[in-house]
Amino acid sequence: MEGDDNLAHERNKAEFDVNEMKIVWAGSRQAFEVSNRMSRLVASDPVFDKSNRAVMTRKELFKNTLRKSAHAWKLINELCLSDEESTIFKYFMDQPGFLDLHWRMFVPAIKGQGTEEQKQKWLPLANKMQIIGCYAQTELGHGSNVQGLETTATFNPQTDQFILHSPTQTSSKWWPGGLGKVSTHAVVYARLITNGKDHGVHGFIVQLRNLDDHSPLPGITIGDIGVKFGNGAYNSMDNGFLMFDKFCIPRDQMLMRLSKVTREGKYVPSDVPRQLMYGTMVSVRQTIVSNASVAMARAVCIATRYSAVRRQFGSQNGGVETQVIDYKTQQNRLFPLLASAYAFRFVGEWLKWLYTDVTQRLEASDFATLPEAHACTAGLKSMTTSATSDGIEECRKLCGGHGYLWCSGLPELFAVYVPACTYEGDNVVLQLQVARFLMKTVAQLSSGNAPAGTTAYMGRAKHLLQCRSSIQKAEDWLNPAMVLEAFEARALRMAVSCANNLKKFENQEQGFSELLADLVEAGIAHCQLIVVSKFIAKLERDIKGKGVKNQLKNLCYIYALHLIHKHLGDFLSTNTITPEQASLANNQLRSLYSQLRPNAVALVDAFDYTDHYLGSVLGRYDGNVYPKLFEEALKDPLNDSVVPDGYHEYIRPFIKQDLRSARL
Ligand SMILES: CCCCCCCC/C=C\CCCC(=O)SCCNC(=O)CCNC(=O)[C@H](O)C(C)(C)COP(=O)(O)OP(=O)(O)OC[C@H]1O[C@@H](n2cnc3c(N)ncnc32)[C@H](O)[C@@H]1OP(=O)(O)O
Ligand SMILES: Cc1cc2nc3c(=O)[nH]c(=O)nc-3n(C[C@H](O)[C@H](O)[C@H](O)COP(=O)(O)OP(=O)(O)OC[C@H]3O[C@@H](n4cnc5c(N)ncnc54)[C@H](O)[C@@H]3O)c2cc1C
Repeated sequence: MEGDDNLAHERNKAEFDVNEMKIVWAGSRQAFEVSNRMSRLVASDPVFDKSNRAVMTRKELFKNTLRKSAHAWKLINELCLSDEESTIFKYFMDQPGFLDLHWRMFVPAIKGQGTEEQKQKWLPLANKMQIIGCYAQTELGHGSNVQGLETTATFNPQTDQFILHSPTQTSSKWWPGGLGKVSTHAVVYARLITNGKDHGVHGFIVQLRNLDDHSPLPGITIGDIGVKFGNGAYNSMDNGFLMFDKFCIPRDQMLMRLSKVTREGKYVPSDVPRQLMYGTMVSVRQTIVSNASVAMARAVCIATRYSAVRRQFGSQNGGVETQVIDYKTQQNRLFPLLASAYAFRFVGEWLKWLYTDVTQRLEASDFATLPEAHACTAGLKSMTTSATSDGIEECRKLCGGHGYLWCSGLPELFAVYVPACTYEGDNVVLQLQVARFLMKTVAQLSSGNAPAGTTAYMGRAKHLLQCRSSIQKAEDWLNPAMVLEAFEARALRMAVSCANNLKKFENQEQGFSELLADLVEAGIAHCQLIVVSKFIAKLERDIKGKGVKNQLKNLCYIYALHLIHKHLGDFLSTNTITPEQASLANNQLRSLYSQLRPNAVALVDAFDYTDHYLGSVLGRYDGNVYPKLFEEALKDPLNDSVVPDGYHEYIRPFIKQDLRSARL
């Protein structure tokens, strides 16, 4: 069977309405229409071609990214795209570049931390891209520890200015995207000093480059930090370094929505939580969770289609071989990733709601849900990006040798994606924030304050600490209440175990340091519970389309049961389930794989990705893999000539020597 016949056959087997599933995946019919239109707009424009990124030099890649960004901006204006449309349009461009940081961090930082006057002055310029900005927080010596930043901003009452200075090499800003070569401005985080007193880290709007000739302003040293992991990949981004040598900015360029410095140099501290200064990070962490589902879906789409096209073994007398997707081992590795893509999509939708809700509350000076919003965005960012990075690499292996080819799309996807485990907060550091939140919640359980939101289950501690799972047969693992109870009991017991161990230390901070590894595990268990519970909640909604809900149910339970299988140690050691119940979960998982199998290709078609966005010969919609692999190989610059450059200098001398010795 040819590749295209394989996939056509697979599509015919689907037991659900793919078009309705596309709408569920997109979130609404309107969101689907926008996404579908934007992805095709990008795919049909030759400027957004991605085919030769691997063989470009860094300079070519960078210039090509500038060209794409300028073209995108022109189209966005000419076509009058809305904010939603242009965000999705840029996403499908699939080209990391300065636009990401300008729109996702620089503009939001001013919106969130600027006063009304500051917003009126800077946002029109930024919105028209008359200035281009980045987010300059991380330093050579300090990234995770924001309170440890060293750059200083000292107020000079004589001139009504702040003097920005990098006192040490480790205080150089290092990593900000868009800083190295493009940005004219930055939101810079520095220690505020007035009257000799250090008030901690605050944000400042700083012009970096001359708007006429783009040269750095006097007192500023700036450049790119060098080549990063992988061919192409994130190397289109100019992550930069920046040093200040007593560089002066006017007082009104300190972002003063929260705390202020008066003309006289008096510091007026914020009357709201100082953590609001971290708001831009919270907003980006929230979007990173939805992006995780997109990256996971992209890798899974490639691996699923290819697994249906690829055949190995199983033929007798020269007959047709087995599609590798039919091997239970392939299903056991692939289907949980497919389920994860859907699970992250739905938890991403919920997190967007939570973020919108907390933003509205903050505007009304209600700060009660801020710790929960921080814990959820930090924890889910950490958990979903770690799972997605691992998932992309697993998809590469699922595609065998061809997965290692650049044209499979998977190596570059991995190289672009994997820094998500580090940027916007290292995943371990962020998970420890969740653990702190959980320890506080456990400590307050005896006070009579009922925990709310995602920790509401802890309010049922008495039951959850004692209950025994009532699972008796494999089908019970499809009972939402029983599955939820297992995840709640495991998460609570892990958190309580950490809290009990902490009590054994006189010094709580020292105890926390000793127990870091267990605390991270407790944080992950809590986050996995959130994802499972939001997937189950999704199933309770009105879901249209023939067979759609049934597929989502299968995916939901595959997601939950594969986690039980993967983290069996947690579930057994906390006595949440017995080994027999674990074995029943495994039986149910195998049965779910069989039910999912005929729908697998249609479930990845529901992502509605264009071949342009996938960027993969193995994941092509038509399944025409082998001829296209040849085409790609023949395009390689090494195949421009039959005899390679260097033959006469470095190959022929060996062969001539062999001939001489053969004659002797
Ligand atoms: C095509 C793909 C598109 C992808 C989209 C992305 C595009 C851009 C891509 C890349 C951009 C990358 C940009 C960056 O990386 S910017 C730099 C990011 N840096 C970080 O994330 C640093 C991480 N560190 C921190 O956030 C903090 O230092 C900390 C680890 C959270 C600790 O904070 P702090 O030192 O203040 O300390 P405490 O631990 O003492 O906490 C004090 C209390 O504050 C609470 N807290 C902390 N943070 C927050 C927050 N954000 N909101 C609310 N509350 C917060 C904390 O829980 C403590 O509370 P408590 O009640 O316990 O006192
Ligand atoms: C591609 C990319 C783009 C970026 N873009 C930007 C940007 O636009 N703007 C910007 O300001 N920054 C940016 N960054 C920087 C990024 O935010 C930091 O790298 C990130 O916050 C991690 O900090 P770090 O590098 O200091 O890691 P470190 O904190 O040095 O981490 C090193 C190791 O130490 C461990 N560790 C650290 N602290 C603890 C702890 N308390 N407990 C246990 N373990 C710990 C970590 O888990 C990790 O294993 C970018 C980074 C990358 C890779």
